[in-house]
Amino acid sequence: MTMTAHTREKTAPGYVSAESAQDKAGTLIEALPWIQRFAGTTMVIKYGGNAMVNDDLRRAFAEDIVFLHHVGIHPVVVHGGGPQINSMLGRLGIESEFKGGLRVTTPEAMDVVRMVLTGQVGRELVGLINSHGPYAVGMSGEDGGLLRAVRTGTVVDGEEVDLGLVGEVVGVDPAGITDILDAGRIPVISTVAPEITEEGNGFQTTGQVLNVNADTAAAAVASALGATKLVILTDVEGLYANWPDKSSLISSLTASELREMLPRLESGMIPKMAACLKAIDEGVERAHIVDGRLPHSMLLETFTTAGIGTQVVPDEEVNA
Ligand SMILES: Nc1ncnc2c1ncn2[C@@H]1O[C@H](COP(=O)(O)OP(=O)(O)O)[C@@H](O)[C@H]1O
Ligand SMILES: CC(=O)N[C@@H](CCC(=O)OP(=O)(O)O)C(=O)O
Repeated sequence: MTMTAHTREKTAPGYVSAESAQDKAGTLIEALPWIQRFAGTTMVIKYGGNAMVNDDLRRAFAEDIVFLHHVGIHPVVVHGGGPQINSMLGRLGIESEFKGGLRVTTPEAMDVVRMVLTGQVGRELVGLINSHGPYAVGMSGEDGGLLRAVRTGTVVDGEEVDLGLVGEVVGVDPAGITDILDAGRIPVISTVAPEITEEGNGFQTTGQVLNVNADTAAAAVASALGATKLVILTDVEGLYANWPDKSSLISSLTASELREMLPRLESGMIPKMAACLKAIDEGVERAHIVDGRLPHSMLLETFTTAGIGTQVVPDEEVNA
């Protein structure tokens, strides 16, 4: 980050009036209780492919992550890359389709998924964060046995659908992540996962890697780390009760309300909201859907009293 020396000349670029300086102080002070609340805790931030398509937004996201780190929060970034995978599959002339919000993944497509997520999208995010200092360390679900997955299909209109090399995370070994956090760095995780077969109390890897939806993987990582928050950035303002009616944005709902809504959701919102529910069910305090098209949306969500987007809260909190 470039810093310019302080200047007090009224004509100097960046000069702010006393009122404007007061506004800035107000903004900083509003953040204080939230900094106190979250310092020392882990937050898992899932950065979605559709919110990553613009350079300025990507840079703003990287700044937010470094900001969180410097106020004492331990951010863990889990990223997607659906549009980037689509684009590479298109360039290579490989067809692909989605069913129930998940990509039907052939062995040929799996090679591209792995290459794009770990070799391209992850690298770019690491580079953007590290333009501020040597913070980010990239890892994939394959590294250090981080993720374990089994093959999964999905149900569309009551019918079982085979998705090919698609996995559901059944185990997370967070040791690799905590090593990176303990070293004072920021893990950036791509969600390719080794396939396992479970035997008794143990498991064996099959040598195959599986394509895992990044929202679902982020939820599994958040619960394994005992994170305080799971924040999912996407390309809408939040969850709409009657999509696409823009007046139906939900600002807060309980896990039970979400569970009841889940069967009626469509496309990309299915894995996202299922991920939020899983995280809350497994002890994460808050799960959020936030508009990644809004610059610095992470900071707005974390450090303002009203927050933004949609939050999912445990039932007990509302009934208490
Ligand atoms: N109820 C809903 N509320 C908000 N968005 C919805 C809803 N139902 C479907 N969607 C769609 O889900 C999309 C987000 O999912 P997806 O495209 O997979 O995002 P990402 O790439 O960020 O993971 C939105 O852009 C919207 O088109
Ligand atoms: C199984 C499955 O659908 N995997 C996703 C993985 C990437 C992802 O989840 O990216 P977004 O977060 O940008 O949607 C895919 O192949 O697109």
